[in-house]
Amino acid sequence: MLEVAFRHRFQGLALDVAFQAPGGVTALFGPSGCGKSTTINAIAGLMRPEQGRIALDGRVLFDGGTNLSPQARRIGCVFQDARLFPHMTVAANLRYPSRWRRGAARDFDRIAGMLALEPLLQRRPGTLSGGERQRVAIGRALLSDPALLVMDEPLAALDEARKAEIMPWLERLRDQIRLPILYVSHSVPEVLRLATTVVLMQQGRVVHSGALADILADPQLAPQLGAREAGALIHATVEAREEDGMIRVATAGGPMLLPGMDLAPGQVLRLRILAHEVILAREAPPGLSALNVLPVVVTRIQGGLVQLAPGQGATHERMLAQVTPRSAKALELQPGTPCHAIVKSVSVLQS
Ligand SMILES: Nc1ncnc2c1ncn2[C@@H]1O[C@H](COP(=O)(O)OP(=O)(O)OP(=O)(O)O)[C@@H](O)[C@H]1O
Repeated sequence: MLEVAFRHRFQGLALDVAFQAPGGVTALFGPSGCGKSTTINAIAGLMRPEQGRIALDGRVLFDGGTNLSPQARRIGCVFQDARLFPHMTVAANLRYPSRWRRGAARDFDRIAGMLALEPLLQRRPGTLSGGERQRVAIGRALLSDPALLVMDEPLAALDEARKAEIMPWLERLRDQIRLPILYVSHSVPEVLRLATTVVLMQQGRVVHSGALADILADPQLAPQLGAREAGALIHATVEAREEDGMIRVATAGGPMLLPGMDLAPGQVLRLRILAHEVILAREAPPGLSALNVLPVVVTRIQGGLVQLAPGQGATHERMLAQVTPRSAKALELQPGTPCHAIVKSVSVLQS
């Protein structure tokens, strides 16, 4: 667990940042200039805040009396530009952190293997593609034997093809290494794909932090991730393949059908259902081409977004539907109203 609380004043911006990051990937998200990089730098020991306390797994990194050096903090950093040493081979870059962390060298083969770096070991950074350079930077950060990995816009300098190439490696870090990751990004698709926790920042302050799924299904907070992104992230378990090839999954709202994919029974999925892909009806609609109609109960209504609990409401999962004020009035929607959510499309994220 990373605990962060600090204040710092720059000309033009007073930062007052406080949040906690549990395990998994915590995304720091907010508009340009809100203080994300400054926060990362304070955590990594690259700048000294005027006051505060920063602790990692109960170990104080910074407070009134302590200010550990960046090396002593056990934080691996990956920045937008890979910041590799150009005169050293990839292998020498990767071995660099073992100069100050003796335990690091023994993981060399495992991490080089995991990031598929073996074919690059004798090359110099100048001869690598942007994506390869970032993979080396990730490997080097991991070989410093970190207790936390901090990534500041690690994909921002890459084109779409290179981003797509790196993304599965980041998912692997999250799922296999189980190292907590603090991830700064402007990109909503990256946050949706990687984050488990989101810290929303604005003008030097944390306006909210919590589970990604809760933020996406919160009518007040979801628009901060972008109006088109509001919607649910609900869990589903694969049950069976139907005769026509469709996949039947179980959700808190009952069974749903997904287009045929290579999925095994028992596999847990995250389903993304965007608010503008959901239509509400008070009665179960007959003769409809949509495959997925779920019973739901209205839990909140705010700013054209209706929050819904799937099923009879006895679940903590939430969905959102985009509804015009006129429709909300015509349907007489209010908290507790049972209705039916007609889901026009669903996308499947990895579990
Ligand atoms: N060393 C510094 N001296 C003075 N002002 C600074 C310094 N570092 C950052 N700032 C100011 O603090 C504010 C926050 O900067 P920061 O780089 O942390 O924002 P950010 O959220 O990471 O932005 P971006 O997404 O554009 O990278 C900015 O207004 C910046 O000008």
